[in-house]
Amino acid sequence: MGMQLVKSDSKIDIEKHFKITAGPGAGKTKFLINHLKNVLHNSTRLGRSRKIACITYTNVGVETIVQRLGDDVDYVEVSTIHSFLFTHIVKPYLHLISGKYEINHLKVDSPYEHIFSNGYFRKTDLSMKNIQEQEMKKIFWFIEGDSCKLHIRDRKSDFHKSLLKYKKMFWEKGIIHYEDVLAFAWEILNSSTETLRIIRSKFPYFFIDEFQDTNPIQAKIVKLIAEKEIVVGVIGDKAQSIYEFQGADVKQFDNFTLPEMVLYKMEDNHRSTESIINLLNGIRKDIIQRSPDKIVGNSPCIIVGDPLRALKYVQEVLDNEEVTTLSYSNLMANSVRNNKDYKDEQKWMLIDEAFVDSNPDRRKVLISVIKSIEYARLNHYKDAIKELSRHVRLTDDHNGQKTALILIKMLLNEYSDFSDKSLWTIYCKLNETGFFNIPKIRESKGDKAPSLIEEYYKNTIYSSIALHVKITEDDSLHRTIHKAKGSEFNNVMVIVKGKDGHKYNEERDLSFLLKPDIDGNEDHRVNYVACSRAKKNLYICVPGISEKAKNVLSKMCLIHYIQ
Ligand SMILES: Nc1ncnc2c1ncn2[C@@H]1O[C@H](COP(=O)(O)OP(=O)(O)OP(=O)(O)O)[C@@H](O)[C@H]1O
Repeated sequence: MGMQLVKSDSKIDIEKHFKITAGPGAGKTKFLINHLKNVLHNSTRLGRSRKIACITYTNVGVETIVQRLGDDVDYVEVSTIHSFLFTHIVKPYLHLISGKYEINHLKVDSPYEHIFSNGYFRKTDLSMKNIQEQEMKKIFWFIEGDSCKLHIRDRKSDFHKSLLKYKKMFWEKGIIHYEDVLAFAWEILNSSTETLRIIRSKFPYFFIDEFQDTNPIQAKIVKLIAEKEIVVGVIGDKAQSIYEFQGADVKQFDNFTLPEMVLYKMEDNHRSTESIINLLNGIRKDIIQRSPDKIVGNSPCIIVGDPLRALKYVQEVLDNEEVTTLSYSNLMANSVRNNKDYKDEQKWMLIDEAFVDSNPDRRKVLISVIKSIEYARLNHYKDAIKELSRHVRLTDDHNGQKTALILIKMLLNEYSDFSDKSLWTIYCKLNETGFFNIPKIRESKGDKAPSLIEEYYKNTIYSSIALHVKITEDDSLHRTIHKAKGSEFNNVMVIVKGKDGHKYNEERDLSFLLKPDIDGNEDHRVNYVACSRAKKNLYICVPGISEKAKNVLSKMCLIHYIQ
């Protein structure tokens, strides 16, 4: 059956599986809210303990849907996939598989991000098998037959047994990682029909937004649950599939099917002006969007020059209206937010990797303090307090949280005293507070050469290390494209630079405009997502431009040089 055209306020059959394909700004989220309300008001299968499961990709997405549902939220379980699977399957039923995986299930409280452990790695034979430490970031699960196996992305050989040994050392301590949640949920559902029955009876409807970024295991879980009794609806846009590195597969959205599933398509773009939609239509060919509201606006503009100066220029042109910058890399986003330059050759690393100190106790404290300060600067106080309270001496009745808050406020007040100075300044400051147990660095005296660690602390500038703090729920004005998913802004400047550690290369880095390949190139999709966030004004900042590119691009945008 072909695709039926729908709009964001259309009503569809609530008892049939469906898949909706639509481009950016089509009103997918709006449709989802309307559809949830439609099901809530017309279904006879819901009740206090029988809710709709509504899964979206990020916590920001969850908040948006919760807010827009208003009082109806009581009958909808809105959550991210990890949170849903953890709460309803993994946490209550982990004991069913804890023997097989040697998980200390009583100690498991919530899933964590995988932080590489050198100690555990060394206890395995992985290094003997020529696995590099950096590759451990690329561990993923895949389903083989009825069970899940661990794998390393881009490696063909089977390392499952060794990887399992590495992982078990975490599980024994009750630490399970986000990627484990999907695999464990699959194993539980697959081995326990009773659990499947309970999930089906608790959630007769299962809707998933941003389905293009679904992990293959998640898609298998959905298919398994959908075998009977429940109705599944998925919504997505394959051109916005930008999580390949987390296991999402762009083909998966196209290939996902269920018996008698109805296919719908939305062709409008309610978000952007006609000139921005024209640029977007030039990048993708599978859906040609139109502006039903015929919103007129300025032409998109390529700005050639340095990002910080380009931002200043755009702010002036727009009479100091708010301008959001979107960057591919965390490093660029952090640099713009902190008004700092950075060189293309610099590579993104998490602070846990970038901070060099052979003393693990001192290292832990310093990393937490820097993370905490940077979170607090963006008003993420909960995360900041959680990070710092682990290390302060327990002088209050609130697990150190009260003391942590006082210290955070003090450090924020004094930020300008240490942010452009060496790590030595903040190290001394922390020692002076008397709230931390930081192993001392012996300072060299007279002609004696300083130790390597003293040199590191005295020669490394705080702000250069702080750029490596990853802001998990970044809702700031200057963020990465991945963190802008699902959002929209009046004025957007997309910063195009050389990708992670490489110099800018026009043929590669601007090919999303010059020679777009939306199906085959994830970088093109990432930049497409960035451009499609703009409502009124779109700027694309590049370090330079060739005559050839200028000729191609001047048909769709203005070109402006920053002096
Ligand atoms: N029928 C409509 N009439 C007017 N405005 C609409 C309509 N539908 C959606 N919008 C508006 O268009 C914008 C985009 O809608 P929405 O966020 O639902 O799109 P989306 O398809 O989820 O986008 P994306 O995939 O790009 O994140 C929002 O500002 C929304 O309020």
